Parts: sequence; C-alpha cells; structure tokens
Amino acid sequence: MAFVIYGAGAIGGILGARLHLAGFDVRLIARGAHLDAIRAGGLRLESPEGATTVPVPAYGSPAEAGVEPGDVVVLTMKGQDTPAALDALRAVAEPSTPVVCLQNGVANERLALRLFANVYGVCVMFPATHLEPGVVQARSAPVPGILDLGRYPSGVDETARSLAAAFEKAGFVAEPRPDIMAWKYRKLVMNLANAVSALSGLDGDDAVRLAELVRDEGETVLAAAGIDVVDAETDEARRADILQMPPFPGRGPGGGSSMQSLLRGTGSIEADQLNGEIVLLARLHGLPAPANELVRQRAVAAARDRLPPGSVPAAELLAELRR
Ligand SMILES: NC(=O)C1=CN([C@@H]2O[C@H](COP(=O)(O)OP(=O)(O)OC[C@H]3O[C@@H](n4cnc5c(N)ncnc54)[C@H](OP(=O)(O)O)[C@@H]3O)[C@@H](O)[C@H]2O)C=CC1
Ligand SMILES: CC(C)(CO)C(=O)C(=O)O
Repeated sequence: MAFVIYGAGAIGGILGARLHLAGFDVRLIARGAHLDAIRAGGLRLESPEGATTVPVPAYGSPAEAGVEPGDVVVLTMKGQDTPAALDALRAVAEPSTPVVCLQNGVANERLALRLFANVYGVCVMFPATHLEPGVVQARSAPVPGILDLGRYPSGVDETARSLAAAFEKAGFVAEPRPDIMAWKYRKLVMNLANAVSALSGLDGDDAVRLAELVRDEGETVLAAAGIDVVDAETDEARRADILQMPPFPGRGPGGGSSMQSLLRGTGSIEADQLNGEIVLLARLHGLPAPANELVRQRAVAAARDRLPPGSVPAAELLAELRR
C-alpha cells in the first residue's frame, strides 16, 4: 500500500512523515512556500519527544505526484479546499482509487463519493500544528493521534483494515469501525467551538458560554435531523488517556486548526464545513441555528480580512445573539 498524502500541512505532514519513517512508500502533495521548504530540506517533524527531518518526496499536484493502481489517496486539506482538490485528483486517478477523508467535518466523504467509488472516513483525534513552512508539530506523545476509520457511508472492508494496520505501524491508535460517520458527527460537535476559539480565544467565561451555545445548538439540530451520533460518554471512553500532552519546549502558539488558519493568514477557514453543516441541517429541517450561523459568518469574514485570532470578543457575539 503506497500513500499519496494530499494537503500535507499539520495533519498530513505528520502522518506522511511517520508513515515514511515506518517504511511505507509516501508521496506528499503540498503547495506554496511549504512545498518549496520540504523540497529544499525535507519535512521537519517536531514533537514533545524531539525533532527529526524526514526526506519525504513532495509534489505540487496529483498530476506531478502520480496516482498509480495500489495507491491510496489521503485527503488532509481543510474542508474548504476539498472541492478543488478532488477536481485536480479526478483528472489523474482512476474512479476506483481509494480516497480517505482524514479531515474534520462530515461533508468531504459525500463530495469524494460522487467522483470515487471507494471512500473512507477517519475520525481525527490528533492535535497538530503547522505555522512555519517546512515544519509540522505533533502535540501528543508518545501516541500522536487516534485515527479510527471506516468505509463511507458505512462498513469495514479489507482496505479499511489495512489502513488501520498501517496507521498503527506508524505509531497511531486506529480501529476500523462500521459506523465511522456517527463518530465523526460526535467530533463535529466538538469542532463547532473551533471558530469560537479562533475569533475570541477560549479562555474567558464569555467564550466558554459561546462554545457551549454552538455545541448545544449543534446537538439539538443533529437530534432533530435524526442523525446517528455516538454519545459523548462512549466517545470519551474511546479516547480515555491515549492522547498525552507532555511539556513541549519550542512548541508554536498552537490553538486548534481553525485558529491556525488565522495565525497563518491563509484567507480561508473551515467554518462553512463545521458550523455551516449545522446551519445547513437546521435549514433543511426548518429549525433555527443562530449561534452557529453568526459564528460561521464572522469566522469566514475574519479569515477573509486576515484578522489575527482573538479579534472578535465573545461578549460582542453573545450580545448580538441576544438582540
Ligand atoms: N490541526 C489539528 O490539530 C487538527 C486538524 N484536523 C482536521 O484535519 C484537516 C487538516 O487540518 P490541518 O492539517 O490542521 O490543516 P493545514 O492547513 O495545516 O494543512 C492543510 C494543507 O493543505 C494544503 N492544501 C490545500 N489544498 C491544497 C491543494 N489543492 N494542493 C496542495 N496543497 C493543498 C494547505 O495549503 P495552504 O496553507 O496554502 O492553504 C495546507 O498546507 C482539517 O479538516 C482539520 O479540521 C483534525 C484534528 C486536529
Ligand atoms: C480537537 C481539535 C481542536 C484538536 O486539535 C481539532 O480537531 C482541531 O484542531 O480541529
């Protein structure tokens, strides 16, 4: 099994580097200054256990990387970049190519399945940072992440079992699951606070209140839409104490993946795919979702205007919701 890791930033960079170190054939797809840095000096992988530079091959597109029979393509770009990425992929990959959505959110799989027959979802519990070209940081050690996965929309097959085995060989904890989307919907509830922490930070009481609001609203909408969601206790029990955060000298300012989009000033953020999923479901089912709608709108605007994280006080957003 060879891996084409498409969108090799924080998550894809660490995964690709660790698979490469575990002996797998890996090709990264990256872009911009990050691609230039990997090509020039390898990918620097930092973690609480130390740092190493991994000479993993990197390419600028699927056409350059090539996608051969037997390759698995792992999508690790943020959800807003998935449609363009799939478009470039379909030009060179057979429709039978396994496509693995190792991403937050629940919409990437459906986009991929329209174009590719064999799609897999991964529930990504894997705190990771990428703020500097050529450098990725794994926050948890010794296990960097939990990557449970399954076939989309449901089921487990031989490829799912081989993927889990490969991820485990690379140091992750991974289990094939027939109901992976129910786990990903639980993760979505957690990620509804990504935009809150990007906009306001997550330290003050107001930010905590706003995070609770978007999550409670998300739970209500998912339940009303009749969506199967793993319960919070089962999810917590699965995670147990697998992820550990020992001291990490040299760690970047971190924050979640959405905050990193603002820190890097990428111009986009994953809020339409996270909070926007709740807004969409609410609209489909005739329900209100004002907190997720507000947070989504403001996060997209903040990214577009290249505001730094913490620019929008949670108190202001809460006041707007009370109006
Ligand atoms: N970081 C974390 O702690 C966690 C992240 N996740 C999820 O994992 C997914 C990936 O997040 P993360 O790794 O943080 O994101 P990053 O932004 O760090 O990495 C994605 C990379 O993909 C690149 N990219 C996007 N489109 C293309 C393309 N068409 N061709 C080449 N490169 C491309 C981006 O480039 P550019 O920078 O130029 O946009 C970026 O370097 C998201 O769904 C996120 O929510 C899940 C759990 C934890
Ligand atoms: C849970 C969390 C916050 C872990 O980093 C995440 O999924 C993200 O950053 O998107």
